[in-house]
Amino acid sequence: MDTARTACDPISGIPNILSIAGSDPSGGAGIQADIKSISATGGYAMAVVTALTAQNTRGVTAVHTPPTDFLRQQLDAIAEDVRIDAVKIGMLGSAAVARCVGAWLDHARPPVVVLDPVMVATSGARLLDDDAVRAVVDLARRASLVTPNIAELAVLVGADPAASWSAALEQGRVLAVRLGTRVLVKGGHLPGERCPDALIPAPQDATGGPDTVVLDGCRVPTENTHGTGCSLSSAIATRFAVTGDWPTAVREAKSWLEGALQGADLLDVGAGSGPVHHFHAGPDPRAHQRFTELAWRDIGELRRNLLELPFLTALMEGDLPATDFAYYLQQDALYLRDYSAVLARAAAMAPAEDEQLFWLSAATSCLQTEAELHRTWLSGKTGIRAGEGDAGPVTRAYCDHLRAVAGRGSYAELVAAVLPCFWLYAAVGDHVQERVQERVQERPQGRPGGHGPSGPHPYAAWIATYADPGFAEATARAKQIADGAHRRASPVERTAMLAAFRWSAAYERDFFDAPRARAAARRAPADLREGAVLA
Ligand SMILES: Nc1ncnc2c1ncn2[C@@H]1O[C@H](COP(=O)(O)OP(=O)(O)OP(=O)(O)O)[C@@H](O)[C@H]1O
Ligand SMILES: Cc1ncc(COP(=O)(O)O)c(N)n1
Repeated sequence: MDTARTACDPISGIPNILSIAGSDPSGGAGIQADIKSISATGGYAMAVVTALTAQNTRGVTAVHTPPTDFLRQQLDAIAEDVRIDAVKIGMLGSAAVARCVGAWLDHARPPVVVLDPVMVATSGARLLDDDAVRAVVDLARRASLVTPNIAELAVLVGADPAASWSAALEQGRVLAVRLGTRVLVKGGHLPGERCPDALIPAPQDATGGPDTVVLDGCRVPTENTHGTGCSLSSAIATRFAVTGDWPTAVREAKSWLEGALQGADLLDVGAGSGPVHHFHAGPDPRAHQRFTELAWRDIGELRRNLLELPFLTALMEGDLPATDFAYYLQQDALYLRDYSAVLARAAAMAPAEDEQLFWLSAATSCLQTEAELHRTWLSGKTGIRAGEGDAGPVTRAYCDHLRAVAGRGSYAELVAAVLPCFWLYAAVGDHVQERVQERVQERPQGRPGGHGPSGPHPYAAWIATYADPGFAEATARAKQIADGAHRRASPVERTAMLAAFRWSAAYERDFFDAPRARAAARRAPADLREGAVLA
């Protein structure tokens, strides 16, 4: 059997794994365990049933084996239609079934076959006829990896069960030579605090090839070990189809199984040896939540702090010092130029044309807004000319953060990083508009826009820009795109999205506070100012 690196779907990275095994209606072993294990470790699970058992966590009461020609029809139906990246074989039950599966393997030639030579259930019930052992040995010669437990290893080499780890390793070596394939020796049934497994190479590999790899593990103190062999072999098949490396596949599968054993006592299934918790690590519950809901809740306190900033209160009251306002606008203009470049990068990374167009148009309107800022606000009114002034520390840090995500992060992360500029700015706009309206109603003669005792509101025209319906629309679309990217993202990416969003939100808040921070720093004694040279 060819065991070179398999090529699972290069786009999704999700391999198609076929389990050929018996059914355990209690769900802990057999195809039910295989489907959970394959799904939990990143594969797409398919299953062909060799035998039906009447079984629970206490034992097996009956076995029904459908005709082998029907088994062959199931196998052919899959092979004729689906790319199979790896096969896992479990309970075969009879010599006829084993021969039928062997003939199909010769015909279909799947790239990887992991054989768990199931003979006896944990409960003690026989799951393989005596005369079937010969047929299973024949089948094992076609496998890429065979994963017997201590008792099965002994049957396959025709010896008594190994009583020690070194005896088990020796039997594993004998079996690898006899079958001409690699063998995983499993220490689960040996006494001791450790639970090692060992990957013994096929004899042809051993000459100048890899040595035996021992994969150590802790013994998890639980009685709920029903289906560990089924789950492990399915996970190995899946991880090999993804990684293309046997030691890596076994290491990853074993580490996942250890978690499943640690989580086993959380389940309440039956009175006997219960199943392991296949989904101890997920599925990621965030997959079912909207990113915008998660992220907005996450920055709840930050949002409250932002809306209470003295800058915004003074802007609404109309007593914001003109120098602070000018500094804010000047920093905004500098920021928008970088932000536009980052949005253009989002357009380049976008997976679909409509998103590409959205980011491109957002990038363009940033540049237009920047130009408008200079034309209408920065020239004349504030005395600051276009291109004048340096980026302050907050602008610099915010832009650095965005550029870093644009350079290193995924599309999903970048979308999360650019979102606060839309969303928090829109939230500030709504807040300012709302408060100003309230004040107009309270003091119709007052500000803004009116001519009260203290004259017209100096920032009325600026405040009016917050009511732009086009910006509200763009914000809604950016949120929708972020939710879509989050749905498609991996768990790791989802975490990165939240972190990127959180950082941008913090910079957004600091951006509105920067004029006050700068003015305070200017008022500080000369020897406390940044960059002061002290004698
Ligand atoms: N209590 C445990 N703690 C940690 N790992 C365990 C424990 N029991 C078994 N394992 C691991 O589970 C895997 C399956 O080993 P085991 O020897 O139990 O196979 P098996 O007998 O074929 O399984 P099954 O119980 O399904 O028949 C191995 O990686 C083994 O090291
Ligand atoms: C259908 C089926 N396949 C395999 C096993 C072995 O699993 P375990 O040894 O954990 O009982 C089983 N009990 N039932």
